[in-house]
Amino acid sequence: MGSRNRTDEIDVSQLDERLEREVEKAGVKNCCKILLSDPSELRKLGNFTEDDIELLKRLASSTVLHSEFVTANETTSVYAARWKRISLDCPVINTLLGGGIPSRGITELYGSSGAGKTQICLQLAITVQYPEEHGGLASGCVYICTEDRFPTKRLQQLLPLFPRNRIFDPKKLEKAADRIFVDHIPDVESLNECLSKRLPVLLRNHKIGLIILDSIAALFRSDYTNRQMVQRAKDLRTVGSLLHKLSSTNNMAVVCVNQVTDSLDTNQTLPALGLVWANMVTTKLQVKIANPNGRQFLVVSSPDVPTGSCGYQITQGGIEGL
Ligand SMILES: Nc1ncnc2c1ncn2[C@@H]1O[C@H](COP(=O)(O)OP(=O)(O)OP(=O)(O)O)[C@@H](O)[C@H]1O
Repeated sequence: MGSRNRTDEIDVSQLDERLEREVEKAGVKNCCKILLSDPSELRKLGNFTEDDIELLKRLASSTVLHSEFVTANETTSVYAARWKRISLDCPVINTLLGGGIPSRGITELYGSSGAGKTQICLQLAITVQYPEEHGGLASGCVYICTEDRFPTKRLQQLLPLFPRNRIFDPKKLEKAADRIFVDHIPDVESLNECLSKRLPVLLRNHKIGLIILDSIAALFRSDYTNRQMVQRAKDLRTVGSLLHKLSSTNNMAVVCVNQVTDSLDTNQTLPALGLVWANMVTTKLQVKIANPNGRQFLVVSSPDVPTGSCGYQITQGGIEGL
């Protein structure tokens, strides 16, 4: 590969005078911004026609790619700024996760009862509020409970203990509980309504970096009979698509807690809800009680982090990798 002469901005002199003026006025010269924005977003910024947008995208892509080879790492670096991670304020688990929970797609957290799924979610509901330089998104969290009531007492117990090691002024987390928006959802229909109607309104008024659904299995395991499996598959796909859309349009993380099911054929412990749901998940994490004294946190699959595991314990102060 020869030397690179890449620029982050399009060369506006290649556009006609009118479009050049519009681009200058709208301030959209950054290639990443042009490529990652959808046409409706660009139209909001300036007086662009469909042809203008097509032209701008072509110019941006040829500026970024030139005619040279581009490595996979370089391509993903375009997205790196957009796909962030939420730290768990635990160096061991953060290392395993490549920095934390990705703000991209659906992260499934599955494990048996008592393994610590809710404890991890509570911790994330706090750490997402950390400033970006300390691994958070400086944003609030939406916590959707489907089974048990929201564990307010446990949250109040954890809050004064964060940030760990006082890595920044704890005063910044003084109102953390107010930035956790809790909803209790009894059935699939209410979940759809929450995701498609209520949440978008909330997102317009509050900066939200994380949606937690605790748990997806509770709704889909109980609401359907064996004869309604086709409908269940359709409903799962609808919920999965809504969550993906929320994640990508708002650049936020989605964590879905799932229960487990034991496969008699393979003697394996698998996440509940079968293949339809499994195909909608981006990152799979498992927590398990390995023996009476030991718990294990596993990255089962991820698009950008190797599989791996570590031990962890649950203390008064939350989850800690070992
Ligand atoms: N204050 C605390 N100090 C130490 N450990 C605690 C504390 N609170 C909870 N735990 C541990 O967390 C475990 C429960 O974790 P959690 O509620 O997250 O499980 P879960 O995986 O969500 O289970 P379920 O699927 O039944 O909801 C308890 O078994 C207990 O060991």
